[in-house]
Amino acid sequence: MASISGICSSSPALKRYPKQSPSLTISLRKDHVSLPARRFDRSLSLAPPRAVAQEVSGTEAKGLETDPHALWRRYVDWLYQHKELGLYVDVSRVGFSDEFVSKMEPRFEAAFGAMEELEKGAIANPDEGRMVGHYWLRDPTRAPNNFLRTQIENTLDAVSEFANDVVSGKIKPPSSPEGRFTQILSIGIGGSALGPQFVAEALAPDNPPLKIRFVDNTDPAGIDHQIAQLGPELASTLVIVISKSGGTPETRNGLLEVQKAFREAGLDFPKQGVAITQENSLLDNTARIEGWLARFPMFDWVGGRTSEMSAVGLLPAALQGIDIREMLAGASLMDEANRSTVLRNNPAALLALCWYWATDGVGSKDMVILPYKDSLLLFSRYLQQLVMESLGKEFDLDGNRVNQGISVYGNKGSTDQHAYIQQLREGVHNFFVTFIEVLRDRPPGHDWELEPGVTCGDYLFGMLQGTRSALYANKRESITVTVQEVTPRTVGALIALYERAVGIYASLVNINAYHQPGVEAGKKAAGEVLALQKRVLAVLNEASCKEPVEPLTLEEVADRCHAPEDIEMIYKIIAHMAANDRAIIAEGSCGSPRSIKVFLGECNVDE
Ligand SMILES: O=P(O)(O)OC[C@H]1O[C@](O)(CO)[C@@H](O)[C@@H]1O
Repeated sequence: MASISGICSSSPALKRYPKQSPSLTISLRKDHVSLPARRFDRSLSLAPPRAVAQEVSGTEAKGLETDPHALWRRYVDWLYQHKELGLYVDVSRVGFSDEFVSKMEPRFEAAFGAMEELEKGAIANPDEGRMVGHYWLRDPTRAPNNFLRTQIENTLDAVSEFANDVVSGKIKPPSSPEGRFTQILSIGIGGSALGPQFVAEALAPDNPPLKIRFVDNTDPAGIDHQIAQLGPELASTLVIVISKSGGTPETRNGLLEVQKAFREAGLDFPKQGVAITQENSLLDNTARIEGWLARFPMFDWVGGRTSEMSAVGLLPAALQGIDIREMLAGASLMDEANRSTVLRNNPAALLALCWYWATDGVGSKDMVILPYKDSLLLFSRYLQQLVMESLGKEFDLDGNRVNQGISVYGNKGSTDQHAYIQQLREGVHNFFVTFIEVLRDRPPGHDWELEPGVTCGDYLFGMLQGTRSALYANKRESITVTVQEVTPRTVGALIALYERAVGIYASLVNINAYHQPGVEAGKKAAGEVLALQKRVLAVLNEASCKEPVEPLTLEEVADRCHAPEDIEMIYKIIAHMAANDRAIIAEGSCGSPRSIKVFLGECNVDE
C-alpha cells in the first residue's frame, strides 16, 4: 500500500513511547492552622462600573487639556514622587476631570478598605476560600499570625542559604568537571515562569554566577533547543521545577523530558533537582520520595501571578547574584506608599484611577506598556498575565455577568516606534499608553557624546518624550512611570506597584482578582482531546493488527470511537500523528480529508 506524500503523510518508522506516569492532578494543601480569616464586607457595593463610566467618563466628555501652561500646572499638581525609591508617576496626560475624581471617591474608599482587610487576612479570594498574602512576603510582620510569619522568614533564610551554598560551590553537582553549578534550567509556566524571566532579563549581571534558561512550554522542539544549548553543561545544571499546584501538565512534561535527557547523559537527576511547590503536591511528594537536592514551599495564599517575591522568584534571582533583600525592600516601600488612603499620595490608586477613566471602567481600551529600556523588555509580558488573568472575569462578586478585563501588550521603546506606533498615533483609538522611563542611561563614567552635546541615551530620552507629545497631540492618553535606575529595589517596587494597582482596580469594578476559572475550560478541553486520541489509537491499532491491515476512513474511525460528532477533531489528531510519523496515510492526502484512509505502521498487541 503506497503512502501518498503531502504535508501530513508519514514514514512507517514508528516509535513507541514509554508509558508515562498518570496525569497529575491539582492538590490543594490544607492550612496548618485555623486562621481568623474574614470575608470582605460587600455592604459597600456601589453602582455598576458602566453606570459611573457613562455618567462621568463617556468618551464625548473626554476633552483633553491643550493649553501648555494649564498642562504644566496639571503635571505639577498631580505628579506623584516616592523620594526614597526615586520613582515618579505622572498621570497628567490622562484627562480625568475633578468631577470624575469626586464621583470615584466612594469607590476608592471601599477599595482601600478592601485592601486593608485583605492584608489583615480576609478571604479575598471567595471562590477558592483563600487568603491573599503576597504583601506579607515583603513585610512578614503583617502576616495575620506567627505561624505564617515564621514560614515566610524561614523560607527566605533557606532560599538565601541554599543560593549562597550553590554559588560558593559548597553544594556541588555530583559529576561536573567544573566542580560547581554553572547553569539553571527553570521549568514552569505562567506565574511560575514570567516573574523569574522578567527579573532575569532586568537584573542579572552580565556574568552571573549561574546563567538561567527556561522551559516554559510543552513544545518538544523548544525543550530540545534548551537542552542542546546546555550541551555538556547539563552536568553542572541546577534544574528548578516550579509549580504551585504541582500538577500543571506542561511543567510535568518539561520535567519528564529533562529527566530523560539526564538519563541519556548518564546523570543522576535528583542530585541536581530542586522543587518549588505547595507542600504535599504531587511534585512535592515526587521530589521528597526521589530525594531531590532541595524543596522550597509555595504558599496556598500566594497566587502564581503574584509569586515573584516568594521562593518562586527569589531562588532563581539569588542564584544569579541578584540582591533579593533589596527587591523585597523596594516592594515593601512601595506597599507602604500604596496604603495611603489619600488618592494623590497613593501611586497604585493613581494608576487604577487612570485605568478606570481610560477604559470607562469596562476595559474599552487596551493598556500598551512601553518601557524605554532594553532590560525591561519583559515587563509587558509579565504584566499581561498579572493584569489579564486577574481582571479578565465573566462575573462580578455579586454574580452579575460583566465580562471585565483590560488587554495588555507592549514591547519596548524606541524599537516599537518602528513597528506599531504608527497605528497608535493615527489609527484606531483603542488604547492608552504607559511609558516606563529610566533616567540613568549607563553606569556613571561610561557615557560619551556621539555628536556634540548629545549621547546615545539622549536619543532614547528624546524618542520617549517625542512619542508622548505626539500621541497626546492626537488625543492619545498616557501615564509615565519614571525610575532613576533599573535596580533590584526599583524592580521590586514596580512589581509591587502593579500588583496593588490590579487589586485596587479589581475592587473598583467589584471582581475577584485572585482566581482564574476561565483557564480551566481550555485545560479540560485539552484533556478531552488527549482522551479522544487514545480512543483513536486503540481503534486504529485494532484495524492495523488485522491480516491484512485494514486502513480506515475518518468516518469509520469516528464511528468505531462512538464519536461521529468529533470527526473534525479526529481528522486533526490523525493529521498531527501522521506529521510525526505515528500514523500512515494509506490513501488520499490531508488536504482533502474525505479521501483519507489511515492505519498504524505497527500493531501493538498489548493495547
Ligand atoms: O504554578 P502552577 O500551578 O504550575 O500554575 C501555572 C500557571 O497556571 C495558571 O494556573 C493558569 O493556568 C496560572 O494562574 C499559573 O500561574
